[in-house]
Amino acid sequence: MEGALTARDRVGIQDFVLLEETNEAAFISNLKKRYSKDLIYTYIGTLLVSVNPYKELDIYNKKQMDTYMGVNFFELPPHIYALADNAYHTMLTEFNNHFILISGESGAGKTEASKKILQFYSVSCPSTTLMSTVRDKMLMSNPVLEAFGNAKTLKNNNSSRFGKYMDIQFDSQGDAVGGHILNYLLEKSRVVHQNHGERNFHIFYQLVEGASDSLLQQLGLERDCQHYNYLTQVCMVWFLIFSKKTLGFQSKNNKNNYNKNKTFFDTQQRQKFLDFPQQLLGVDAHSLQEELTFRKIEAKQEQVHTHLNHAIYGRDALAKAIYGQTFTWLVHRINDSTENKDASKKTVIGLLDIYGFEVFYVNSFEQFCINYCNEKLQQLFIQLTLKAEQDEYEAEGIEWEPVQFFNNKIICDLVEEKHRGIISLLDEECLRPGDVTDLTFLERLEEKMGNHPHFRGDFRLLHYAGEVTYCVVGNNPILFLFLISHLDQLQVIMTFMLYLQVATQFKSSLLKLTEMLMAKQAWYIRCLKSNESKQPGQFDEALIRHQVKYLGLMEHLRVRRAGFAYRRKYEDFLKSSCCG
Ligand SMILES: Nc1ncnc2c1ncn2[C@@H]1O[C@H](COP(=O)(O)OP(=O)(O)OP(=O)(O)O)[C@@H](O)[C@H]1O
Repeated sequence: MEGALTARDRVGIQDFVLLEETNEAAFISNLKKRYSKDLIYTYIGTLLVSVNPYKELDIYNKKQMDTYMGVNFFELPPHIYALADNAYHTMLTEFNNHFILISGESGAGKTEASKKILQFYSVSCPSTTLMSTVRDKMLMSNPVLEAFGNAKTLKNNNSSRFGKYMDIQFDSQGDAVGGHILNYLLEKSRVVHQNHGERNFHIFYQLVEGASDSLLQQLGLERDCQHYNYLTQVCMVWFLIFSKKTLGFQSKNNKNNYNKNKTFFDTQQRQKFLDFPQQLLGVDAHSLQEELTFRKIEAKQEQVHTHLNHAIYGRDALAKAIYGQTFTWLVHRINDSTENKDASKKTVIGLLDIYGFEVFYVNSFEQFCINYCNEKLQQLFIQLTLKAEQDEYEAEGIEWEPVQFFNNKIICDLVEEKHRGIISLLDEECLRPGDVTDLTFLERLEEKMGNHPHFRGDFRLLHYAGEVTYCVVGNNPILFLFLISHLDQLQVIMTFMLYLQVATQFKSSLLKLTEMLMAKQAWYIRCLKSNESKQPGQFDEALIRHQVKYLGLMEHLRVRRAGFAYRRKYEDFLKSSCCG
């Protein structure tokens, strides 16, 4: 197959394992050399390194797909299709489950990579009419999910603001027969607030720009984003656009459904805005108005005007809740239409495309969860590659010079350890009687974590990928001062309970995810961001070096070079040798 290589393909070294020198400078120089010729893929053994080209490359066409189908991994120049094809064929021969872990920071190219893989399977797997329908649905679900779950951030014009794990189900013939999506932690706060230079979820702008006049009229919307606070931070109505069926808001007087969600309308706009809930959510306008602008003092059976800030807070809470439910509903609908209910045994290839590590000027509770998730995935990578392989050599008494690596378990523990980690501390603080504020939480953090090498004062964490300061005082979620100063006691407790639930639920859903992944055979794509300004042809060496470092690529290379080139699980080897 050497003959299939063009002169261009020969630029640099295609597999870092074959580099003569294994220092960082040689590694980066090889990446740069290849990147300058639009060769964005390079291997470290079977791990694929991908550098974002920020331009369309003619390497994803049908001809390329055909070239890579059924060909041995190392026979052709590195490509994402080679990895996808190998995972698929290994699954078929070993009849086991696989997953492809796509990681990298925000804007590095993870979502694009997962789309390329899906497209490859949609062309390369055998198909019948029924299968094609399932496949079409899976492919078509992507733009819909992106519309509702992606947004422009400073780092990426199309950033995934939720985590997605998609299982593609195959039958024993290798036909793609179904799919299932698990979604994680949608960044709901974006619905009501965006950092400077960022936008709300795409769907809002798409609707205003693209909906027919009659649909806009039906929804009571105008074709101008400037009219909407949640898109421009001036006025609001957005959250009312979804149908009551979607949202699960039902009867007129079912106060429980929206009891704790209050909204504020100024006098002139009030009636206009209150018509929308009536029309779209099926809630009575008057009751909603009461709920939004009055509160009852239970002891005295009095009604008093809600403070403006309470009402705004309630309005935003309602908007976030509605959007969150809509998104969950959407994922369920997609799953209903793509899931294969036939009970015969299937194997799966899972694609994990989860938000990348991020640092913003203001980092909220959601960034905390996102970065914690990235820590967990890095830990999984370390466990499955650097640690497991070295442990195995040691256990089997194979001569081996240990490769040192930074094990981020210490950071995962800092966040999640039972009774001692930050999440436990948050839980405790939420449940503690007495005055609980941002400051008490910060004090507790400093008291308990002050000496930890990855904790700095003021809720600054030294993550594996960099230092992040989380906002505890201001208008973001873990905000105890904000809550105390603006909400009554009951709401404070309710909101604490909410964060308590979110953090703890997120922790357990990540635990489930990692357990699920550990039970599958892993393939890795490490995406690197080539520059901060999203420009084609720019290779920012310092930025790349930083990513190479924190992703542990040099350590992975050292283990790959020193370790056995071909490694297989004993059981799989036995199965294929005896029964093959
Ligand atoms: N293989 C590629 N070919 C061409 N352009 C690409 C490729 N990969 C990424 N890009 C460009 O980079 C942008 C960001 O990529 P992508 O959305 O996949 O990043 P991400 O890692 O998923 O980020 P986030 O974590 O914020 O969701 C894309 O919108 C696209 O313009």
